[in-house]
Amino acid sequence: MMSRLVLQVRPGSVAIHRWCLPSNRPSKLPLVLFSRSFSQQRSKVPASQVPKLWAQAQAVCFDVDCTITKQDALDDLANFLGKGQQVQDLTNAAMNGDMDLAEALQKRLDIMEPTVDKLTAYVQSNPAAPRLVPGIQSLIQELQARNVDVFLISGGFRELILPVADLLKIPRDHIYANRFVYMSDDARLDGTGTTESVSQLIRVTGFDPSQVTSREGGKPEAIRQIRSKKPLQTVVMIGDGITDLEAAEETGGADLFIGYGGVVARPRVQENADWWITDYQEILDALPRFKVAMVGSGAFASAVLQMISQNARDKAIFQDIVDVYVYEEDYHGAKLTSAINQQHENPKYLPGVHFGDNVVANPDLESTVQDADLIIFCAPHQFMHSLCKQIQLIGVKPTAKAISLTKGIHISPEQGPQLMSSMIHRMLNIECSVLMGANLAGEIGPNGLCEATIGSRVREQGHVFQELFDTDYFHVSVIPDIEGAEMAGALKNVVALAAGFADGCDLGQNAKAVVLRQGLSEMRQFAKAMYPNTVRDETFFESCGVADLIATCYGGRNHRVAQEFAKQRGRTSFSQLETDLLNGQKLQGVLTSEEVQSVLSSKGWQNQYPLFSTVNAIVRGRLEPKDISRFRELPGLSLESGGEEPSLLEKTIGF
Ligand SMILES: NC(=O)C1=CN([C@@H]2O[C@H](COP(=O)(O)OP(=O)(O)OC[C@H]3O[C@@H](n4cnc5c(N)ncnc54)[C@H](O)[C@@H]3O)[C@@H](O)[C@H]2O)C=CC1
Ligand SMILES: O=C(CO)COP(=O)(O)O
Repeated sequence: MMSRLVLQVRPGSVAIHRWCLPSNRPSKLPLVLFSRSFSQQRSKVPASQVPKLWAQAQAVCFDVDCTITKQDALDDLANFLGKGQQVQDLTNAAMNGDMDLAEALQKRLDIMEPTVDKLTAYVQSNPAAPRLVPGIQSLIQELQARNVDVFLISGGFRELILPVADLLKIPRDHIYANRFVYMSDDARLDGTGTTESVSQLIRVTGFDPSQVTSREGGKPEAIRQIRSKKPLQTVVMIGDGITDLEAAEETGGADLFIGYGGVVARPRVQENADWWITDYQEILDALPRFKVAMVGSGAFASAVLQMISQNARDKAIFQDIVDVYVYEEDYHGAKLTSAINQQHENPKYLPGVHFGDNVVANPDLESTVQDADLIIFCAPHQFMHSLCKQIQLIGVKPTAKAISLTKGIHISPEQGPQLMSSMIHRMLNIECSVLMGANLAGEIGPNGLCEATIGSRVREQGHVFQELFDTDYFHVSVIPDIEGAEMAGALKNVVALAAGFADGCDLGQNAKAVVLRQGLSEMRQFAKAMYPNTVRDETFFESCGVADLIATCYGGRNHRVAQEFAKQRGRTSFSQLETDLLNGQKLQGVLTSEEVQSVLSSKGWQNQYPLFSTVNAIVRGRLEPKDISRFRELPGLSLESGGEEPSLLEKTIGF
């Protein structure tokens, strides 16, 4: 126990094993009186650039003492030990730049020399929450919600900072701070009969000089280290002291320095700060708020507006108003957009489900998307190419980010098969994530339990969209496998047709389970064949995989229409059934079956996908719905013969 405490000293640091022997202390840096003249060295960031740099910060580094907490922790500890005034004078000398940092640090520790039990008592009697300065917690939460990395760079001590970092949910590897060096009283520890505990016999005698923050230039060095781990274009330093200002002084340091004078206002810091504040609300208000727009207003689009409108209103990261492009149509003698704006629900596609009055339906695509920062695509996939073409002409913000909720693939005569996310990326030149999952529109709401999966190549982007969709009744997780998630979302609609045929022909639950199992297997196989380098097996165990398959095969529109098709033995066409049963909502599975089959045919893979191929033969009228039970007989089934009619796909895209 004794030796473990002493061994908290990190490798490279100097451990002292006896106290009161000055010659054994860590070697001190030269005793130069350190008085910097920053006004001569530093050219400030032009005022016009300051808000822009703040808005685009990718990492924000905070000093801790008097910046995040109301007191300097060492001063506070000194007060606790009854040595307040002596220590405070040295702290001020260092913070004002009048004394070498390492020297001031050592002098303060020399005065205090706290034992471990005193240190522990101090930490326990000073919980983190009351020590925070006003507004800091909200500011850090808002930065984290925007996926800005938050770091602590402090000349204070790690042991005193950890409770604050934990409260603010700052990971421990984002802390750059000093470490104590402990020394045991060997004589008394070795002796017999002492009544003192070990923690009373081990005390702090110095600091670990290998920590960057223990020396001059340590803060810019910490920022250089942060940058070396992850490329960051804009790093901001916030603090109250000269050493914080110094962090923006050197090459590779911070790009912007915000001086905080809410606890102590140091004239030299104030004079040289790019932005001087005394209240965090000022920079909180200046954080960017994303403008959200949605393209699409059918059943699912209307369902997700419940979560989006709530989050846009509740979270400062988003602007309140959510603009929604509505494909205009007449609704009971009026325009659907007017009905939506009056009733705050979509009375045609999802009646009875209310969203916030901060949702504004707009029949004009241009004004809906042109200023948006976050664009949600949720239109049936057959309309997506033409919508993207229109948006391409309008143009979107180059910094806009998109997410596609659309389930389907697009077959382009030039580009071949494409996921919606790649089509959006290619046509609009913006990054596009996807949200897929077991999300039957009519069941989503505050009384439900629902999950979804965001696939995102860019982690930060995925998390911003997670903030937009996630609620206590709609749980969203983020994965990097965008292709796997999107492929699963599109392909399960084909399997849902097979499940509908099985139910329509009363094949029973065992047979339906066979269809689902085979379907899931072909979904994964096809996705991996198309995207061998990125699709992961585990994606199929997420909400976007097996869960969506189950929900759709039991309660979805594709299943319902296919079941009816089978009951009528294929005598009524899918398009007629869609019109009769779905009140304007659109099926995705039939067209997707055609799209998938065109890929299978072009690659000669039909027999490797017996369920997909059998579904397509039924869709085309070359087999009967009951033949779904014979999918194992492929390649014996004659799928390509008969049916001289052009396929739906041929009709749709003019092949
Ligand atoms: N409904 C659901 O439960 C779920 C649907 N999805 C997916 O979301 C996507 C959108 O589906 P929903 O929101 O349910 O739509 P929907 O099928 O309920 O509604 C059809 C929509 O298409 C629009 N529309 C009709 N003709 C158009 C045209 N020529 N151009 C542009 N838009 C036109 C209609 O105005 C309407 O908004 C689909 O890919 C679907 O697979 C995903 C999860 C659940
Ligand atoms: O995707 C869906 C559920 O997640 C809805 O499927 P349907 O389009 O078949 O209704």
